[in-house]
Amino acid sequence: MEASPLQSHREEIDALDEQIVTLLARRFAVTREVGRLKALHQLNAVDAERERQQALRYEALAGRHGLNPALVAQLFRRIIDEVVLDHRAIQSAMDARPAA
Ligand SMILES: C=C(O[C@@H]1C=C(C(=O)O)C=C[C@H]1O)C(=O)O
Repeated sequence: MEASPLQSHREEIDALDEQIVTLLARRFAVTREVGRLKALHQLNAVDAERERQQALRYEALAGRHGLNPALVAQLFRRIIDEVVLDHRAIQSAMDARPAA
């Protein structure tokens, strides 16, 4: 049977999706480390100033790569919200541990 004309593109899309997920997992591994440090030093889970700087950077990156800035902003908003939840969970887990 003749291969679909879409086949090779779809294989490339699948490979790119895997890279995106791999990078996302690496990002969460780093932010989890930040979460542990924040809990240790009793810092707030949210850093609004850092997020403001990142939002400007995401907009510039979207423009540079010809992407819709609203889409890029939304994707990162969702990711950062999840990171903040993760940081709060790490903080609660540390607070619940009996003092050594
Ligand atoms: C990872 C951090 O914690 C939060 C999550 C951020 C992120 O996922 O990039 C950015 C700012 C913080 O609100 C941080 O402060 O660097």
